[in-house]
Amino acid sequence: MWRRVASVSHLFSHSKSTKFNQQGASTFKIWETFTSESEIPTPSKGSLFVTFVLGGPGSGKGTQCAKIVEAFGFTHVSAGDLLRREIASGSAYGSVILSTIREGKIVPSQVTVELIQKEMESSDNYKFLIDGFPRSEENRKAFEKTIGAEPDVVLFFDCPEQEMVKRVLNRNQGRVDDNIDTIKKRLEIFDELNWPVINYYSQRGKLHKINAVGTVDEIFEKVRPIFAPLSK
Ligand SMILES: Nc1ncnc2c1ncn2[C@@H]1O[C@H](COP(=O)(O)OP(=O)(O)O)[C@@H](O)[C@H]1O
Ligand SMILES: O=c1ccn([C@@H]2O[C@H](COP(=O)(O)OP(=O)(O)O)[C@@H](O)[C@H]2O)c(=O)[nH]1
Ligand SMILES: [Mg+2]
Repeated sequence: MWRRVASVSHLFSHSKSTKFNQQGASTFKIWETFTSESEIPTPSKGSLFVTFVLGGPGSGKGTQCAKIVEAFGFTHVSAGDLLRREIASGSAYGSVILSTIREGKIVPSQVTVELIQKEMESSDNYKFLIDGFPRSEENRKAFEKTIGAEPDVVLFFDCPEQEMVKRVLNRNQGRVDDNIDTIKKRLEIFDELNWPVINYYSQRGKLHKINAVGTVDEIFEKVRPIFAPLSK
């Protein structure tokens, strides 16, 4: 079990050498070329499987993650939720995290990666959805260095800005960053820092770009085939 080992990085480096992880990336590359499900072997249970979930604020990452969890049994690790939990817990980093989120900026990688690592270590699962991370190339490199792994799959929910702004302003979860001024800053930061990450995974053949306009169920029907080779 994950929590019984001293460090996740050990497991990641081990898992890198497993049959599944050597085949994982190419398996999903094949999916992009061929649409037949039979082309994809079912990955063996127990090998670590990491999915990064990217997209601008309000693109529907969290909403789709809940559907993926339900259908495919992933553990949902939302970087934003972990940071908000850290603020609520009264941690020493809390006030810095709060002001960073309020300004729509990105929390230092060291803080976020450590929270993600702890969350993964405390889970018995081997399938993880890392939601809203990495938000920058620096985030991406810090994850790789600390955890010692790359994602198997990267989802990118592609949504027009106008739609994202509308959704965020209607989100109604009492978040300090769901106001028009912070949203504008978040969109600027997304354009500047997240696109390089998206392009990086696109070049590596790991990116699955999903049009995020439509009903929640319509969008999930585009997500579902990506995970079809995974059993729950
Ligand atoms: N396909 C959709 N159509 C309309 N509203 C949506 C859709 N998906 C999510 N929402 C709503 O938009 C808001 C933002 O969704 P959320 O999943 O929190 O996005 P993100 O995590 O990318 O910021 C939420 O209020 C959610 O209920
Ligand atoms: O890896 C992360 C994830 C989130 N955040 C901060 O937390 C905010 C909210 O992130 P979340 O993913 O919850 O927002 P969403 O995109 O889902 O609206 C971001 O704007 C950032 O300020 C961050 O700094 N690093
Ligand atoms: Mg979210």
